[in-house]
Amino acid sequence: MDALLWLSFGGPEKPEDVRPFLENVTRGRGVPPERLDEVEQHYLGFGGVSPINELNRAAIEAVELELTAQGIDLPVYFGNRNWHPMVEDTVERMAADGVKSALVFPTSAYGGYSACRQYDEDISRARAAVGDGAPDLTKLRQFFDHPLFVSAYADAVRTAASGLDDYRLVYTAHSVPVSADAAAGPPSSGGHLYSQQVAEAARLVAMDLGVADYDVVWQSRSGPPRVPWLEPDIIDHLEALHDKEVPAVVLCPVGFVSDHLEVVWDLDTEAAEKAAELGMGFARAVAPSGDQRFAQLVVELIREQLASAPARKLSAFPVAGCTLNGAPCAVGCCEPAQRSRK
Ligand SMILES: CC1=C(CCC(=O)O)c2cc3nc(cc4[nH]c(cc5[nH]c(cc1n2)c(C)c5CCC(=O)O)c(CCC(=O)O)c4C)C(CCC(=O)O)=C3C
Ligand SMILES: [Fe+2]
Repeated sequence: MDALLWLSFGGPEKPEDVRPFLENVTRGRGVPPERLDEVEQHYLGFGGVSPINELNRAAIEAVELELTAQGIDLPVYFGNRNWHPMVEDTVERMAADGVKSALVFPTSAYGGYSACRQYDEDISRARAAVGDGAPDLTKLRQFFDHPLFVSAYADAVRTAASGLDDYRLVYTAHSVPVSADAAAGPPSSGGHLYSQQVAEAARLVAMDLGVADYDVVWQSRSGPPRVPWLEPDIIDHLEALHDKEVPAVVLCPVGFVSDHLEVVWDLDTEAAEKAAELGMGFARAVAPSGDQRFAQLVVELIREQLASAPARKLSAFPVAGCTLNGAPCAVGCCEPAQRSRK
């Protein structure tokens, strides 16, 4: 292996980037323009800057230090699906630098179309764009059940909850169309891999915390209103908890690895405002991308792959997501949702 490619979602870094970024994200996906207008305002409310690129750069720096500390000589490249540095340009640069084969770390812990297979598509597209001489790219496995991911989130919940004595623990992950979740996983498995893995990560973090009761809900719903997405939404859920006289919530965005814009908007802004309006206490666990354990996790996944070592994991879910050159895990695995044409 000659390198590591850090493959992420990407986000705008100035106001003029926002609209073209959103067009990239939603091209061909049937997201209504009204939804885009709304999301554009979320980004512009933060000066048109998503925190995601900066968070990725910081996490990459930590991984570079960890690689050096562990005596592994692997340059790290950074490329995104939706914004600069675009993965096509990065893979081009890797080829020009003489990289013949590289590992790929996708900044998503889960299976499913948006969380796994779409990163495979990014890898295929980037290799095709480069053509002859494109490096072989091996994607690292899903890590939602890795002990370092779980313990980083558990400590983040402890820290967030430290000022509250009676609270409900509520996990969130990005909603997806119900049809996409139904198609998540190998066709023989019965689907729902994404929502099942989110539920499992939530259970593992709760076990670490010694918390018996908690909820798993969804955030950042997109798409046309008539298409069903995973529910309940976090905002509706806060109302339901308020009706049950829950005094405070601690939100844990277990579906994500970093505090990017969907976290700072949907949770720290919208959900926090809703909680204030309901008179509920509110805290949010920090996502793990800045935790030293996250850098260690990435290097562990690299070592595991290089040594063909057994996966260190806390769940009984089969290891998945590790494929070559953008191949899906299995034929028909994690197919995208059917898009409405109009
Ligand atoms: C499962 C999942 C993850 C977790 C896995 C992973 O982390 O990869 C994730 C992450 C993210 N999603 C993000 C942003 C957006 N997602 C959108 C739209 C969508 N997401 C979807 C799913 C997911 N998304 C889906 C099914 C759509 C509908 C369009 C389609 O069918 O593909 C839209 C369009 C506008 C809208 O919200 O309607 C935006 C702007 C950002 C970056 C935030 C920043 O800039 O900091 C991140 C990390
Ligand atoms: Fe998204």
